Amino acid sequence: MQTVHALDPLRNAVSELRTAAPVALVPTMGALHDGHLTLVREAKKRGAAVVVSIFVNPLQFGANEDLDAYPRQLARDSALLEAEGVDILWAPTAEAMYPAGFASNISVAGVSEGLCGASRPGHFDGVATVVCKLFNQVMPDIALFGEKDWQQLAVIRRMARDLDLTRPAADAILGVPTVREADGLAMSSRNAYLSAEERAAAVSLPTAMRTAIAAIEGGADVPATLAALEADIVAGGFRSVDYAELRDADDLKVLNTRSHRPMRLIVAARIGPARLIDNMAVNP
Ligand SMILES: Nc1ncnc2c1ncn2[C@@H]1O[C@H](COP(=O)(O)OP(=O)(O)OP(=O)(O)O)[C@@H](O)[C@H]1O
Ligand SMILES: CC(C)(CO)[C@@H](O)C(=O)[O-]
Ligand code: BAL
Repeated sequence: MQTVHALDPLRNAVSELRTAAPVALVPTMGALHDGHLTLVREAKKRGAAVVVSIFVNPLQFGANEDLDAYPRQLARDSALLEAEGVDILWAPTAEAMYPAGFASNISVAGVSEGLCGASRPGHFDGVATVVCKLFNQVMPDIALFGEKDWQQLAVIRRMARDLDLTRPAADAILGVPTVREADGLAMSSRNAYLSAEERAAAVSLPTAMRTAIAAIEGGADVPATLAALEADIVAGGFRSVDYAELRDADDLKVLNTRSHRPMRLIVAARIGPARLIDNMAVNP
């Protein structure tokens, strides 16, 4: 595995890779867990050479968020990626990503609004801007993202279509199902913020979501079920719920009644110092 920290060596290394295989990009912010490694394995299953980026992107953090606290473990991450057979680790410095005078911004209307777009103003502009740069830097044939960040995946797909960022194949941006701990909690780098007690309580989030999904699929009133879900999450030990919404799975339109199209239950809630997100399919 080659580790590169500046753009010219990255481009040279990727050009060499491209002669042998299609190139897959897996963007991350590091502090890697099995969710991230599953993205790498899915890329390798498709016969691609794999570029993993690790960059804790300041543009996507709000002023009062956890940019400084976010775990940085490059040596450990690098060993994990090497063991997976990753070809290039792209770990740009902040100066390489945002040179002095950087003044551009990518904003994706519609899908960025509401949900995390409402509770983290500016977040998806930061994500879209850095992911657009990563696509231009690596020019991958495919890119892989986790379904755990469902709204992020929708934002990136919209941006890639609008700005012609990937080859036209519909599957150039692959969404990979959420990898969970044995008790059902979605893996996240932010789970490391939790005390043992908070970690034990955090399982109430996916458990309460499954109860709400069974109710909605069984025909229960949607707003009443979402209100009960919020109450269950707080009763389970969470401090507060940023949102708990039923959305169309593809265009993310708000749903107040069951739809005949695939739906998604999408939630963000706070426990101890962590803000956790999760989402699950709701069948028509
Ligand atoms: N549990 C998971 N299963 C599948 N993919 C995941 C999982 N967790 C993260 N990913 C994906 O890995 C990529 C990088 O995510 P990121 O580095 O933000 O990790 P994270 O664990 O989600 O961290 P956090 O949510 O705490 O920021 C994203 O595409 C994200 O959706
Ligand atoms: C896609 C991403 C790497 C952009 O910084 C980040 O939002 C993440 O880790 O999901
Ligand atoms: N997993 C999305 C990155 C973030 O929370 O900032």
